[in-house]
Amino acid sequence: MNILVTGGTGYIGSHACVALLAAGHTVTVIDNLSNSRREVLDRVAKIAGQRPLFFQGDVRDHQLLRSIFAATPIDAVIHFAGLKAVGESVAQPLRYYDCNVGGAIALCKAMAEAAVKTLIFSSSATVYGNPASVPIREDFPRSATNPYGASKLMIEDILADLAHADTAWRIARLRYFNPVGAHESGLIGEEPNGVPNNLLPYVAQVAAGKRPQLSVFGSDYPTPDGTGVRDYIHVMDLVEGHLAALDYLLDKGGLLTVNLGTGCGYSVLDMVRAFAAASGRPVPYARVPRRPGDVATCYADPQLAADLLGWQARRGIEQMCADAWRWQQHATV
Ligand SMILES: NC(=O)c1ccc[n+]([C@@H]2O[C@H](COP(=O)([O-])OP(=O)(O)OC[C@H]3O[C@@H](n4cnc5c(N)ncnc54)[C@H](O)[C@@H]3O)[C@@H](O)[C@H]2O)c1
Ligand SMILES: O=c1ccn([C@@H]2O[C@H](COP(=O)(O)OP(=O)(O)O[C@H]3O[C@H](CO)[C@H](O)[C@H](O)[C@H]3O)[C@@H](O)[C@H]2O)c(=O)[nH]1
Repeated sequence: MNILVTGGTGYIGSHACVALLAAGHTVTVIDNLSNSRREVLDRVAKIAGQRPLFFQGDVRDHQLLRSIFAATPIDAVIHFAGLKAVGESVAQPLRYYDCNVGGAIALCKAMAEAAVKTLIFSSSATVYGNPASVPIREDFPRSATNPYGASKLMIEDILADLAHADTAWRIARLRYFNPVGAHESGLIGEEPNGVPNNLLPYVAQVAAGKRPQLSVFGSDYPTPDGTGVRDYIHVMDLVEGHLAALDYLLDKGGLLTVNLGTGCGYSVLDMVRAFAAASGRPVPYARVPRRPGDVATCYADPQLAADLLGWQARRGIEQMCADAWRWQQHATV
């Protein structure tokens, strides 16, 4: 199949390109390079032995989308493109709604026009807000505490309306927990701009000596060691979940909503220890107050994905940290 990957030079998108190419698909990428670099395509090509067709541009550019659908027979779209920094979304709500919600609407309109109606969308565990209990199932109530989360909720609703209005649409809403790690080659990985917001990239930079120490946000949560607990999932497991979702959509159609997580929760200090072991480097840290907006514990019930897709995460935190460390060493080049 020929798959259009929006945001395909980004962190998760680049790994998806590798997995799609390895599975024998043809890949077309659109990315405006607002949070990634063109060289990622060279690295994807080096790993996969094939280069995706690349269009630099914005998913809100209707003319560009129309020309891509006209130039290439696209069978399905995986929509990763979007903005994802929670704090920035609070400061710049219009930019977030425009890019995320506006981008999804523009993409769906162009897809409808081209009669391409198979779509996989990157949603997030953030749609569960502060969950009443864990593990989190797909039927738990949804809420948003910031514009980024609200944009994901809105897009989920738009896609559900679309699927109900026209049963020719085949749509997957995949709710990611905490994607970490990198391709085992160390050639592609997460490249945060400036100070990393997320735990693992920060820890990796501390281990590499680029930052003096990690700030552990909160030690008084009701968790085994007092620090926040999350469901870290290896990015290659995550993208393999997309391939399974694509197979499901082609077979069953309809609207699919599933968690992509491991079902295991690890604390900040668990991850610090695992990273120190994987890298052989110390990861000094200081305990500081809680980060506003953080929840104590968030991990998935991944059973539905196992039942419907026959998919489950296979890689543990040792491999997540080892692969993130390999990438961190390459990333300095
Ligand atoms: N990484 C996470 O922790 C996480 C968790 C849950 C959900 N998600 C979602 O997964 C998707 C991919 O995340 P990621 O971590 O790979 O982020 P990323 O920033 O690395 O990748 C997103 C890519 O989209 C591109 N882009 C942004 N806006 C665009 C636009 N309007 N038109 C074209 N290209 C555009 C960026 O240049 C970037 O290459 C996002 O939708 C994100 O919200 C990520
Ligand atoms: O420097 C840091 C960074 C993070 N943390 C802690 O590490 C844990 C994980 O934090 P991340 O920022 O890596 O991830 P979050 O779970 O807060 O958020 C991520 O996952 C969410 C879904 O669960 C959303 O998708 C969100 O956009 C995405 O950033 C939290 O307990 C946080 O307090 C620290 O202690 N120090």
